[in-house]
Amino acid sequence: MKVRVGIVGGTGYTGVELLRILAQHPQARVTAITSRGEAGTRVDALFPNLRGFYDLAFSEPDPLRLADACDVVFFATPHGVAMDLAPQLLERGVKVIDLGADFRLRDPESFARWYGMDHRSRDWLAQAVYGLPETRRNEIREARLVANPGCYPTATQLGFLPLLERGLLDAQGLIADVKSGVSGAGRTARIPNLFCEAGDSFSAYAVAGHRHQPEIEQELSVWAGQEVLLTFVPHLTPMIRGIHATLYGRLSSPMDTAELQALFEARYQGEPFVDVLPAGSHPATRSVRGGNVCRIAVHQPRPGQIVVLSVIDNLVKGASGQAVQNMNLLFGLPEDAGLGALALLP
Ligand SMILES: NC(=O)C1=CN([C@@H]2O[C@H](COP(=O)(O)OP(=O)(O)OC[C@H]3O[C@@H](n4cnc5c(N)ncnc54)[C@H](OP(=O)(O)O)[C@@H]3O)[C@@H](O)[C@H]2O)C=CC1
Ligand SMILES: CC(=O)N[C@@H](CCC(=O)OP(=O)(O)O)C(=O)O
Repeated sequence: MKVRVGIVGGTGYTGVELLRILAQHPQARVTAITSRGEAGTRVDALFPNLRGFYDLAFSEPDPLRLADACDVVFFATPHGVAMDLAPQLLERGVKVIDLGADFRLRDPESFARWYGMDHRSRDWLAQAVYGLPETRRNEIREARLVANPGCYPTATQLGFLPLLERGLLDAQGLIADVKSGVSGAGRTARIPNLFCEAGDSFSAYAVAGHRHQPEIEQELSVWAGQEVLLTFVPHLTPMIRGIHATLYGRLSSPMDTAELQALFEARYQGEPFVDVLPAGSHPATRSVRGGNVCRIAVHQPRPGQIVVLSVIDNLVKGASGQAVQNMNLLFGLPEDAGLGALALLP
């Protein structure tokens, strides 16, 4: 029996990426996909790359219909949508994976501050599991509701974790200088994301505070066992996919570079989707484009000064690939089922 999958928000970039990945999944089948704007349109009429793989049309997001047709529902929607619709599915025994941010921040007051809306599903928020398999695999297996991490948080956490978990970094002085491709902003039309605005240009944004900062600090603080303070600066780069995180920290006690490399390799040994590169490497976003993988390199340019480079595809390990990884854990499937696609080069 295949897992029956529903997708709310099927016309966005993470929605169509879920469709691409799930089309090759041996143990899952998409049975419902929603869009308010495209209800009635065939999926392959909107996304020709899916021709021959789906005999399905978009429908209005109706929780009762989804509950009948699905074992799990992905929310590939802006924040504020899942918190209203997911409870109706969860109460009917359907598992939910939210690719948006509704269930990531543990503290509803913090959510209200960063997202500008009250949290309307506090009971379910208390039961949600943060879906980074590299830290919470066993909890995810037992979950009903998974809060899939943000794209910047995935690249940043995976880069800092090996050092923070061992108490080896000054946790109050971390810096994440992170660049994203334009698909990170979604498919909805906005002037700053037009080709002539974002192309051939490069800029930082949200320096005064980005909503991924509290998410990263929340999770890293758990694993560091102390409060983590992060300077987080996102940038928009003129590429379609990819996140490149340059992460800076100071060692709290000396460590030689070979030890550092060994620490990263040991931390991620056996992790199917984290690749620690040889010492001295400079991973490029094109090495992960289309693949569910985070490639990491750790450097120590001067004694005590740490630079970690971490790259992911924002739509895959940063969103839909990680969401399918979480689905596999929820249903006891092989964690890598459907996630074997290699990165696309050139
Ligand atoms: N893009 C990325 O790289 C990443 C995105 N995310 C998060 O994933 C989520 C989806 O992102 P993305 O795919 O980029 O977004 P898009 O803007 O590309 O797509 C949003 C989708 O949600 C649907 N939608 C919008 N409002 C509602 C609503 N009120 N009720 C039901 N459906 C709605 C839209 O269809 P319609 O309006 O027709 O219903 C559309 O299909 C967001 O929360 C985003 O922050 C997370 C990690 C990475
Ligand atoms: C380039 C770009 O605009 N990126 C988005 C991040 C998208 C994302 O992952 O946001 P969620 O937390 O809502 O999932 C941004 O900075 O808002």
